[in-house]
Amino acid sequence: MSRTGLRLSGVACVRGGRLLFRGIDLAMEAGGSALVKGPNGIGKSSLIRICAGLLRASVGTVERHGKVTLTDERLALDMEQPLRAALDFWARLDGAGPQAVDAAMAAMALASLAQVPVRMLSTGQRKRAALARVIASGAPIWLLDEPGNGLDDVALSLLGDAVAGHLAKGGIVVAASHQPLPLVTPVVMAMQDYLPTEEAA
Ligand SMILES: Nc1ncnc2c1ncn2[C@@H]1O[C@H](COP(=O)(O)OP(=O)(O)OP(=O)(O)O)[C@@H](O)[C@H]1O
Repeated sequence: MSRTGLRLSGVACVRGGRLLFRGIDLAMEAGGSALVKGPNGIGKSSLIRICAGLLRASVGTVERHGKVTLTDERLALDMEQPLRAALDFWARLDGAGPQAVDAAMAAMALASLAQVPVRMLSTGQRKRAALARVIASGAPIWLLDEPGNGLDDVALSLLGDAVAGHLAKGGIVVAASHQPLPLVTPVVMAMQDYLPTEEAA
């Protein structure tokens, strides 16, 4: 992960003809984490998608060094497959081996659910499964959109441990959340600070 990096310079985002935010600078290197905060609809998910390369910045530049993995409200796991098989599918695409899936399932306390079809998992179990997919991917840059949604306190603590472990190995984490998350000393970006001038408080 020696060259891992994520750098946003002067990023602005227009959606539906409306300027959501502007002037975002973010320079993350190995071991760096950022928490993007703000109320519903302010543009957190849009920023995460810009970081992922799924949405173009209207102004500014985005540089990524290292593979990116993203989790958001979409589960991205085959509902008909048992959990283990669904995670193995993604791990193969990501070039990760079965040991990475073992470790990710253990990290999210999912081992006992390995043979349960994804469609039968509870809301929190699905969220843990989505996070296990991220962990198993081996990608150095984790983009987590509302990773705490649906998680109980124990699962939130597992998320915090997984993020801390990833950062300790030289990964990068950018998480967007409307709720506090147990992330290790993140850079905190309040989206209210990047509103267009006429909307700023
Ligand atoms: N495809 C789209 N076309 C036009 N406008 C969009 C599109 N997607 C999102 N928006 C608008 O962009 C704004 C920001 O949406 P975004 O999902 O980034 O906010 P958010 O801060 O993540 O919200 P939440 O906390 O509710 O998830 C919203 O006003 C939303 O309606």
